[in-house]
Amino acid sequence: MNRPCPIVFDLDGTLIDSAPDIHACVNAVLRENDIAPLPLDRVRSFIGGGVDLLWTRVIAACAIEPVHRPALIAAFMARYHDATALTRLFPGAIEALGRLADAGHPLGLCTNKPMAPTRVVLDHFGLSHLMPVVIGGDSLPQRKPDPAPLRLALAQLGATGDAPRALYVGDSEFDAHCAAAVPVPFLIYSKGYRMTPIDELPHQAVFDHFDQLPGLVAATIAGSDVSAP
Ligand SMILES: O=C(O)COP(=O)(O)O
Repeated sequence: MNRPCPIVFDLDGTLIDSAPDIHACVNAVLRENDIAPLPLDRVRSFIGGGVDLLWTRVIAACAIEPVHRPALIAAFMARYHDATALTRLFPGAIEALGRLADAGHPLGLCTNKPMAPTRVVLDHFGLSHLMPVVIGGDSLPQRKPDPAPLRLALAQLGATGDAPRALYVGDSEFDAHCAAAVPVPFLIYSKGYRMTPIDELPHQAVFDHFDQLPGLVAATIAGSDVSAP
């Protein structure tokens, strides 16, 4: 029988609904600088590419002078590094991770969120023990959609080669294009943060609730060359 394949997860918009905390941190910094706050939906649409891209988008949306960028990002990080009060796990996420781990799948995380807040969130929600491999947005010079961070996570989980025997689970354009570039099959969570319709993104399968994920993983493996030895 084949060894269960590694499965790597995205974090923001996939395992956790962190937009309310990111929104609160952005607006706290904007208010400190006498800049009008942004609505939650707007900030949510800026998430996915990491802190630098988030602030590129905030700076454009608020017509802020680029010279202020380093100070704004530093003020943001001072709040963001341990912001968990408004963040929630998506329903069923921890149970699905537990079921996949119990089935023998090595699990990992590949996020564009910097490592410091990533570690805090994983500890806060009791997920750290399930994730032996964690690659953050500042682990490498490249970030998703570049395939390098996901390739590194997969290599650390023992999945290497031109088409690693593994799956990636995420919610966004960044995740879909990253998985396609590796390449590994991509399972997309429909309730996450995404501006592009799912039909327009490369993906293997869609799920709306984490209850569906273990079955979808099994079906994807059965129907694709992920099951090859
Ligand atoms: O920090 C972000 O912008 C997004 O992080 P993610 O890769 O976990 O979605």
